[in-house]
Amino acid sequence: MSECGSCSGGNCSGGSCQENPQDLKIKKALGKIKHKIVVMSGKGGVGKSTVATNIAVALSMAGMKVGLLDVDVHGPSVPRLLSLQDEKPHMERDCMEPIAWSRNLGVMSLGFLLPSKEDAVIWRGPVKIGLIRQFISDVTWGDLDFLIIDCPPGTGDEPLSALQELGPDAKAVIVTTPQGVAIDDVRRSVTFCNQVGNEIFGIIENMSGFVCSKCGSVENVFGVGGGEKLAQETGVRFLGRIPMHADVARSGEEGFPIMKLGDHSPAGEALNHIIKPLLDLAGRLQEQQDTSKPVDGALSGDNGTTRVAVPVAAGQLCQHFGHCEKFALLDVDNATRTITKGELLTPPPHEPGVLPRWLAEKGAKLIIAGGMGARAQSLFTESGIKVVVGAQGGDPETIVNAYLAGQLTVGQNICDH
Ligand SMILES: Nc1ncnc2c1ncn2[C@@H]1O[C@H](COP(=O)(O)OP(=O)(O)OP(=O)(O)O)[C@@H](O)[C@H]1O
Repeated sequence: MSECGSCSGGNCSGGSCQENPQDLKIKKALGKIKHKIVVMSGKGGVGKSTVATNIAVALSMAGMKVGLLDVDVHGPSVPRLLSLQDEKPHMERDCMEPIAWSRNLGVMSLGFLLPSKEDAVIWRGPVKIGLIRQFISDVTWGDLDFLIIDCPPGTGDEPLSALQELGPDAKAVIVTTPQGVAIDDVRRSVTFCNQVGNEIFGIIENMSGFVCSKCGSVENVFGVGGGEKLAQETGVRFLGRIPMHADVARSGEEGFPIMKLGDHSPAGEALNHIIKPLLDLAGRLQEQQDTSKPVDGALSGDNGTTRVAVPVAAGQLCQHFGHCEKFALLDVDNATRTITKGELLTPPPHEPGVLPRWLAEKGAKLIIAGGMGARAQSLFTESGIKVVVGAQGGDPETIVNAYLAGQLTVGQNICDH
């Protein structure tokens, strides 16, 4: 029996408690990760890996630093979903680097470590738990906003040990399909999380209505609304539904993320909606929409100058940035905080993603807008352009001067798509 009453699983000698070195490494690694999200499902094949992977990509595209950990030991599918199946992580003596899918997204999966795709893993619980611990302690995740963990289906060793290792602040996202058999299994996942003591961040209903890729009509193959009903019944947030669509299946087969299908594709729109509460959790959107105090007036341009963009219609701030006639581009001297130059440019026709790219090419580092959707904000952030939304009106110079004086107060972001 342990000599030290406060020690659980550590090594005790002479009454002094020495924590297991791996526990210490895990604690240190987790200390650098702000939000841990375990994606699970009661049932297999409901699209959990698809959802986990695409949430991770969407968050990373929104400017978040994200790690994606695939702990589905028996069927690691994340490498394939992101076309990373031929990658091998760089290893040092006792650490391993995640595979970089992008600057903001690092990925780790047992799939990277198996000698061949045909290799089957026949491991019992303790070995699987050891692997999950190692994936936390030995992978050099660094500072992350989110670690997204894709678990195998059910309520077995992997989700249990993932939640236990990540600690009580790890949150679960449960994926289901709408039909009754899946819902019954998901109910078990809800009970499981409640028993383990981890918060359920939300439920996602996947394959919710089949969207015909030719005519766009929707057929409710598995019914619709089962996930939302369960969320209501169990008092859990309903994060949204992703339709069943041939493009989603194709994205999985061909190894590209759903966001590549575009903001206005049914699945892209669904995903944007789903990540909003996660972005809120990270404080990003809240910070941008805090109406209680003036925005900070920070300047981020290099070489002593920051180029600020303001959408304009009839010489005044245009509330709907996607429909503005012109963009005012004002150069600000970082040291004197004064406007040194200004020009009015006509933007290219509004298509998803075009304006952030165009403004980045024009050298903008900050956009001050009235209303702007979450996805557009994400694209600006990803292009290295800081976003301030909720500006109230006035001509561009007055708005920028108010910002520079730390006196720009913002109201509601009226655009919510
Ligand atoms: N909304 C969707 N529309 C069309 N196909 C989808 C959708 N979501 C997932 N799929 C497809 O369903 C299949 C199963 O998805 P996925 O591997 O993500 O499920 P899973 O729940 O992680 O499976 P497992 O139980 O094996 O871990 C894949 O072929 C995927 O491309």
